[in-house]
Amino acid sequence: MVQGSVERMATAGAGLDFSGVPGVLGRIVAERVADYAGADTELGTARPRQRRFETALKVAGLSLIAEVKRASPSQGAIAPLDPAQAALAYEAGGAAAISVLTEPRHFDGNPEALHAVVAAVSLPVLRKDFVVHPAMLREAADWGASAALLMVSVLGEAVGEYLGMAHHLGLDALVEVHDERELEIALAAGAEIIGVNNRDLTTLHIDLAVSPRLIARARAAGFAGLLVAESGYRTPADLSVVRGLADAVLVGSSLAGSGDLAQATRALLSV
Ligand SMILES: O=P(O)(O)OC[C@@H](O)[C@@H](O)c1c[nH]c2ccccc12
Repeated sequence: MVQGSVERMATAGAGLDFSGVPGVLGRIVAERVADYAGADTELGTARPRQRRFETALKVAGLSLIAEVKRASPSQGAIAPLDPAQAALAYEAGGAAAISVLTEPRHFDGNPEALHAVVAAVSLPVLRKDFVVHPAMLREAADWGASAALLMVSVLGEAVGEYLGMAHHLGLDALVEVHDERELEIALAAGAEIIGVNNRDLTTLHIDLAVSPRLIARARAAGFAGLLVAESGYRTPADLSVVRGLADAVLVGSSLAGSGDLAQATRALLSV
């Protein structure tokens, strides 16, 4: 990507209109837009793509992205986790990568949690936030994340520009979809890693049938990248439904609230 075009993308990406995003998601997005209003869109020179997150998920079998999640809009407080300790426990339990929420108001996340996790574990780390401004990607790269979440429900067609910016910064992107229309947008944008969220973030309702359905559809459409099933998984039986279909699963609440995170991770992954 030539420098000029990625900088144009960053400028355009900072000026998107998110007022049409509905429900709980819309409220969180509006807060993040206000948080980053006027932030610097400068991405700087291209950073080498390490593909650490992608590589970690690409192993045989179903790999686990374990999430450091202290609270959520659906559950309220989950557990007062120490992010570094939690991530070390997930690593010991067999996780392939760590996701860290950095959204402060609804998920009790913060930048320090990401810093601490990156410093503590050798696994690649995903910045999990509601990315609405190029500065959030620059931060993710500066803080040592290997990947960032890009939500099609938030970014719409602009997800392609954000993908370009993430790659410019050396980050992998987990491009999240929840329905057929969003999947089409992710595929057209050239996503390499697609996450299918079982949770509708506008209503917080979970349907574990969403991931198998959209993963099968992505494969049928010829998608050769990685597919991640997200949200609502609690038991090995839950995971058996996406084994052989998904490359990875993203699990937060059930592990974070378990008390013994390493043991819960091992138990979840046992077949
Ligand atoms: O806690 P759960 O049900 O295991 O879900 C984890 C993860 O999928 C969820 O936290 C999530 C998926 N996409 C998101 C987007 C923003 C915030 C959070 C999320």
